[in-house]
Amino acid sequence: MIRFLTAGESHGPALTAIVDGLPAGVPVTGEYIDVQLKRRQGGYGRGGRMKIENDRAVLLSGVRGGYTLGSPVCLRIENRDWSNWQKIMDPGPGAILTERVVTRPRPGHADLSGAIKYGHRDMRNVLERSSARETAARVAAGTLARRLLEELGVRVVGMVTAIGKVASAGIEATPEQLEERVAASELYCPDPLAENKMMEAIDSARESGDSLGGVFEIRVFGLPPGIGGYVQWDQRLDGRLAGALMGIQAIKGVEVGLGFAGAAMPGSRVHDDIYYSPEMGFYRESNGAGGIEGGMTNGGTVVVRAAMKPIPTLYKPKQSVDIATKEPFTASVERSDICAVPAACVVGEAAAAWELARAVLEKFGGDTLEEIKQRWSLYLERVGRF
Ligand SMILES: Cc1cc2nc3c(=O)[nH]c(=O)nc-3n(C[C@H](O)[C@H](O)[C@H](O)COP(=O)(O)O)c2cc1C
Ligand SMILES: C=C(O[C@@H]1CC(C(=O)O)=C[C@@H](OP(=O)(O)O)[C@H]1O)C(=O)O
Repeated sequence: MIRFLTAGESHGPALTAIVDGLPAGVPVTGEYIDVQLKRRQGGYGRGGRMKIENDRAVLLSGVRGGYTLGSPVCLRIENRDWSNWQKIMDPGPGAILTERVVTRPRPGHADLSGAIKYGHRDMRNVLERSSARETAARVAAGTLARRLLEELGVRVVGMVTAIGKVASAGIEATPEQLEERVAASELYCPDPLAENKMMEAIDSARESGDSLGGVFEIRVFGLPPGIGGYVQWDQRLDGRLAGALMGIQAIKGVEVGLGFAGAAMPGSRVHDDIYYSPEMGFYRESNGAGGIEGGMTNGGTVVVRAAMKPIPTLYKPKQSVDIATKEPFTASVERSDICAVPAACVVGEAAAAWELARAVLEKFGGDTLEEIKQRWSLYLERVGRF
């Protein structure tokens, strides 16, 4: 069983993750994780904080000479902004608790409910942890899972498909082509025409003091049929992927395959006909199911989409009430992302990779990567003979 926890405040010294249960022998380096951390920091629409940070994963345990040992992997990502916040965020009794106090909750953020829940009068104690800064540690953990999947020939590719009202055209391409097109885009959108319009939409949101959400899509290539399960509710892969993606800050909806569009279509157009040839085995010519039927992979590309709400910290503030004075106010903002859908897409890749690796290890798990690879190939042979 693999599991992970993260710790760390947004303006504290560092973020930490402990990743437990990875098999021995997975090739991993800090540099490999850093590629994904850099992607998460990027994307058109990000705010001033990302100019300060330069996220790097420092591996502290569980890896030796570039390979996992089977022991827990602990890693640390420094917050460079810490140097500006040290006196206020100091864990010791010397911390200055009377400055930068937050008493004005932002609609759409965790501020008010978090303060009520924990009894905090300074909502900094909430926002420091509810902030999506935490997703840097989550991406690092998910990237370890991604590395494991890569060893089995499974690839996870994410792409932005909508920003506000601007949506991209559907793209049919190989994983390599998709990766290349996503990497060439400032918005991680493989459709250049839509990308330009999306950037214009972000510019105009910025000019009017507003923010934008959007949609990203994750495609997973190379999974055989039968990952996940139908016999208990908590084995169903669609539910597990939805949970992993909804667990990302600001994600408000997830769909698999045709998703909500399928609800408006007749069954004859939604379900994917089944064919057989001796060369290809069982196959489909469409993928309305998004690669998942009955809570299991069906051998097709897994396709999941997630909808992100607009960023709640607005330069054009919304109505709120100060928790100290109980007076209404309209807040002013120091800095914020205008749109973070591309960054969320990278987090989504990591979250999906994590959940898929968990399901793969449930079926093929062993203490070493070698054992897992052997079981994986045996199963592929069995699937081929079915
Ligand atoms: C990568 C990423 C960056 C974000 N950046 C900001 C930001 O700069 N300002 C902000 O108010 N919210 C930002 N958010 C959104 C908040 O974290 C989120 O809306 C908040 O935690 C409330 O949680 P909920 O939306 O899940 O209810 C970001 C989210 C993600 C995934
Ligand atoms: C720090 C990150 O994102 C942050 C997420 C975030 C929020 O409220 O979720 C608020 C902003 O933080 P700050 O107020 O320090 O500018 C973002 O920059 C990050 O993604 O690494």
